[in-house]
Amino acid sequence: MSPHPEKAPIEVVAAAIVDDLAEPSALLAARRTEPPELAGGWEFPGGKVDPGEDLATALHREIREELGVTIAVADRIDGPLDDGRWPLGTAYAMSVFVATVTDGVPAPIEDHDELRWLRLDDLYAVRWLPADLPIIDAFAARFRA
Ligand SMILES: Nc1nc2c([nH]c(=O)n2[C@H]2C[C@H](O)[C@@H](COP(=O)(O)OP(=O)(O)OP(=O)(O)O)O2)c(=O)[nH]1
Repeated sequence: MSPHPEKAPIEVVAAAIVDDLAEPSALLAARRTEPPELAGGWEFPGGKVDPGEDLATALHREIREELGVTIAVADRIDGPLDDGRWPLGTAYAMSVFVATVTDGVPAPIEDHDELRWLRLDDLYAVRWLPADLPIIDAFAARFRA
């Protein structure tokens, strides 16, 4: 065994919520309130996967807690790590799924102080967390064509 085995990253799951799965015209961005070094940055709503929890369960739970809505989850936006995850620095790895709201109206209930629907031709209008920019690039390449 290596004397310095790499620590497994903390698993995060998030939703790229679009207005319409078949013909998306807007993406929901959320502005973080914490911690201070990330506050004010925009992100995909979501959060850490609890021990023993599967990704889908974690995603539905986080979106219900944070935005107060139910979602239908579609496919993943593939990143460069195992299982299509995206690196968030070295400590976290995030799975991002395209989703849409099936019940309720999203509100910034927990962890965010503002939500914004970004039109697909205006995806860079907010200051995304730095690790999210390549994900937005992949999202844009897929949906703006
Ligand atoms: N949810 C989310 N987290 C992101 C994104 N981009 C990014 O760098 N992160 C970082 C911020 C955090 O350090 C980490 C995710 O943790 P989190 O704070 O959202 O998780 P959580 O809701 O379970 O938080 P907590 O209960 O532990 O406070 O990933 C993103 O688009 N969405």
